Amino acid sequence: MNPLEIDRLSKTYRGKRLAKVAALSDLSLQVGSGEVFGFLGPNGAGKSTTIKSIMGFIRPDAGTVTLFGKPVQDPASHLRVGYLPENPSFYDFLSAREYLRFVGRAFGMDAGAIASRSAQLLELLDLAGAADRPMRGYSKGMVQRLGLAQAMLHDPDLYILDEPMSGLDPVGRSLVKEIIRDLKRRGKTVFFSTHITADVEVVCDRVGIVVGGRLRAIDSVANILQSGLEGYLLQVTRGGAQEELQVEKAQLQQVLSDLVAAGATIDRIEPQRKDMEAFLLEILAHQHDDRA
Ligand SMILES: Nc1ncnc2c1ncn2[C@@H]1O[C@H](COP(=O)(O)OP(=O)(O)OP(=O)(O)O)[C@@H](O)[C@H]1O
Repeated sequence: MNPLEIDRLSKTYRGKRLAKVAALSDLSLQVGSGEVFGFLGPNGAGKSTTIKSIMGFIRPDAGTVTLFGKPVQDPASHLRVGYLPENPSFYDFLSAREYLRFVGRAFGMDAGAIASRSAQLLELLDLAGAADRPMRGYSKGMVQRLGLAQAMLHDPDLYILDEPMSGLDPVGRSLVKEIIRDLKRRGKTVFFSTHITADVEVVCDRVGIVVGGRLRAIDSVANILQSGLEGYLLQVTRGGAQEELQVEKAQLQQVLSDLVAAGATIDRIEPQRKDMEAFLLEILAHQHDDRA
């Protein structure tokens, strides 16, 4: 049973003067147990609408979402889910510790478990020093980190994170990436939305690319990066001098054996590949071609 299954989801909003905005069209995907899945797309692609449908906050026009086999309309389907909203905002007269106590109670945790788990997460997310101050004095990054702490509090099996790295400085971003990697090591499943391609490259097993409410590509990150391999840059020493050679993908074996036969030393072989950003930009360019 997959932690998350989205089947043929469609959603249309009414925009200005009741004009229809097709936010999602026939979107399907599954996320397997223990997977880190990146939901990548530009602004307005439909990422938050998908996440709100997963959380049961909006009702799609068509399609279904199930969490661990249960439809999202069933409140019990969310018990094993940790959710981080886009731009979290909390009761700002509470302190972080008080807020976590409130969240823990909502999940039915006992007081001892809430206290020890809160202390551990406040430390992990670098909030221990501010834990007993009202949240109204928190920076954007602190609120975002508290958002992740509240999502982790009840140790859920599935994480639904809407732009978890947003509003964070480089230290915060790297902390959140490390936390996601650690969740994976512990067998948890993570689904997160982003428009930052580099974040997908470094933490995700698979990626789904959404543009204009449609899923345009879905594949493992390794496959995408491998298929983007264009050639190699070789650094060699020949006749006492170092030089760089550009080699096509199919020629590598031949060039290497010729170089070795000629007595050259191979100092470095660097794969040259299109990255995730190039892959996304190609999809976006095709999307514009389709519209033209
Ligand atoms: N409540 C709403 N009423 C009308 N249109 C909406 C509403 N919410 C979203 N939309 C539109 O639906 C489309 C998808 O929006 P959505 O917020 O899901 O995209 P997103 O990928 O999360 O974008 P971003 O990265 O900017 O947060 C956009 O065209 C958006 O303007």
